[in-house]
This record gives sequence, C-alpha cells and structure tokens, in this order.
Amino acid sequence: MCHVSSAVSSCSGSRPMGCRKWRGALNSGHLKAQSRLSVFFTMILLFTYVFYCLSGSCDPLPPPAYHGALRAEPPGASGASPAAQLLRSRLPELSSSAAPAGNMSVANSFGSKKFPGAVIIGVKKGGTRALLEFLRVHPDVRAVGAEPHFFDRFYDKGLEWYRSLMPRTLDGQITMEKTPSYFITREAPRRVFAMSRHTKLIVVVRDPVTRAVSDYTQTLSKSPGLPSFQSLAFRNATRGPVDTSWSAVRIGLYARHLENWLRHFPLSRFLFVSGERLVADPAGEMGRVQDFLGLKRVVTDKHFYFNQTKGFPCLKKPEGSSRPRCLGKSKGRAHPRIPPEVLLRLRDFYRPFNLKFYQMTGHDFGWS
Ligand SMILES: Nc1ncnc2c1ncn2[C@@H]1O[C@H](COP(=O)(O)OS(=O)(=O)O)[C@@H](OP(=O)(O)O)[C@H]1O
Repeated sequence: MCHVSSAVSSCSGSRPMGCRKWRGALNSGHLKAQSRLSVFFTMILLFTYVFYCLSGSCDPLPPPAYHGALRAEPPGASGASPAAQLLRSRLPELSSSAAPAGNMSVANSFGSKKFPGAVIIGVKKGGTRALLEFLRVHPDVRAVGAEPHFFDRFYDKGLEWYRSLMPRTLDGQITMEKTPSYFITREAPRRVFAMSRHTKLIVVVRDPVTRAVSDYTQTLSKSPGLPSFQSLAFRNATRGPVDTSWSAVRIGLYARHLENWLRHFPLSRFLFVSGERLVADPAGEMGRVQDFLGLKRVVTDKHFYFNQTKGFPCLKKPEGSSRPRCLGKSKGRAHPRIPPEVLLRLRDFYRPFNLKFYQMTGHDFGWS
C-alpha cells in the first residue's frame, strides 16, 4: 500500500515501477483536474456571454425605446424628414419592414430631447390613446408612451425634468405627449404657455354622454361595487338636477374648459379631433392631424383595417411582425346598459354646452 504523500516523496529519488505508476496516475489526475478547471472556466465564460446577450447588451444597435405600433409602409416610401432619411440610410438594418417604429426610436442615442411641439391635452376617454398610437406610425413623430402628467400633477418637478422624459428627436421630427387631464386643469394653459406659446394643442372630443359612460365604465372596472351611473349623475337619488361635481359629467362641459384655454392661446393653436370620426374614418381624421402638425401625409388608409372582433380600427401588421396592432383591452370596453331616459336627460343637459362648443370651434360635431 503506498499513500500518495509517501509515494510522492519516495519517488523523488529512485524510480521503482510502483512509483512510476503512481507518478503517471498523479500526472494524469493533475491533467484531468486542469482540463476540468479549464472546462469549468469556459462554461462560466459561455454562461456570462449568453446572459449578457439575453439582456440585450450585445445587440449591434441600441434596443428600441418605442413600444407602440410598428410602421406599415414599405421602406423608402416613408416621407420622413431628410435628417431621418439620412440616418436611416446610414443604418440600413433599420429600414426593413420588421424594424421597430418608423419614428427612428432605434436611434435613441441620436438627436436631442426637446419640449413637445404638440400636446394631446384631452379629453379623457375621447380616443387620445388611439390618436397618439396612430401618430407614432409617422416617422417624424416621436412621443412619450406613458402620460407624463407634468402640467397637472408634477409641475413642481420643473421643466428640465419634463424635458428629460421626452424621446430624442432629429431636426424635422416633432416631439409629442398626451395627458388628457390637461384639458380640465385650471393651471395647465398658463403653464403650457410658459413652456412655449407656440405649442400646438390637440383635443380629441367625443359625445359627452358616451364619454361619461365610458369614464364610468373605466371606474367600474376598477371598483365593481360602484353605485349606478344614474345615482352618480343626478343629485337626490336621481330625482335632482345633473351633478356637475361628478368628474364624469364635468369633463364633458367642453365649452367651459376651452374658455379657460382661450385665455392663453388663440383658436388657431388648437385642433379638435372628432373621437367618433377617429373610429369611423381614422385615415381621414389622421389627414387633418398631420396637416395641422405640418407633417407629410404618411399615415393613410393603407395603415388601417377594421377589426370585427374588436369593433374598432386597428393598425395593419407589417410583414414579419407578430405584434398586436389593436389597442389593449382597456380601450373599447363594453359599456353597461344605462336606461334610455337617463341618457336623454343627460343629452338635454349637455345640448347648450355642445352648441356653445360648436360655435367656439366653428365645428359641428353632431352630438345634439
Ligand atoms: N382604434 C381604437 N381602438 C380602441 N379604442 C378606440 C379606438 N379609437 C377610439 N377609441 C376609443 O378610445 C376610448 C378611450 O379613450 P382614451 O384613449 O382617450 O382613454 S384615456 O383617457 O386615455 O383613458 C375608448 O373608449 P371605450 O370604448 O369607452 O373603451 C374607445 O371608444
């Protein structure tokens, strides 16, 4: 029996057969350990690399910041600004139809963060998300996905904070955001004006009665025990007058809110988009919006199809993309049934406000 330690010491001098065997065994054991060690380190390196790549860090280009709709038009037919086209031609891999958004979001280290040139200021449940997502198809529009709520909730964070939220834009591209509560916020017009008197203001309006029901539906989805629509809309257990202190009703007094904005901005700075037309004829309404923003009419009827299941227009899917092209489940919800007499009373209530709004905007939205 030869122990390893004694075998090693005794093998240093003479070289008996047994020791040679031991040395061989030890050498091969040492080699095995060495190769195991190198396999182990190779595996560690491999795992680190795979993990690194999975986290997106070894992409050849920065990952897109954009999470909205993809562009549907063929590459090269975009009508993008010269700067955007130049950049795209330098990055040919971005031009494929499977590339992320046409608004150059992939080039998120190019350009600079600017204050929005146009803001969708309202109205809640008017169709503001649909409008923003349709606009984001345009290569010269770059928008914040979430609602920043700067001019109503976070004004004390300062303008630089607000600007830091914006995506980078190149010359010729327009920065946008949407926060529908701005329209009803008393201080918002003054604050937007303080940022820039040239800000373009877009208001998506919808029949105030349907809008109120939509608003109620949203609250109901979060609080299933909510009292009935009519008990909230009218005082004295539905026998009394319309309760304008209920926000779902108050938001629909468009003429009043617009008066507040017109103290700071001329009418020419506004575009009123019909929420109803945005559903019935999205391309037509998008044409008006693009004209107002001074953009080439890139988003056209080619981009839309009517999704029967959803009951709304959706964006066409570009080839090779599996991304959903319709808005999420929180948009286009089924509304609860409201008794017709309740709706009629509300319609009567809104009529004079609607007429005033038509007069102010010079546009009959056809609600009354
Ligand atoms: N294309 C398309 N797809 C889905 N939904 C559409 C679309 N166009 C307009 N709408 C209408 O948008 C309503 C929601 O409005 P907003 O996006 O302004 O809501 S929110 O204020 O941001 O919560 C939403 O209201 P509800 O139908 O009550 O859910 C829709 O009627």
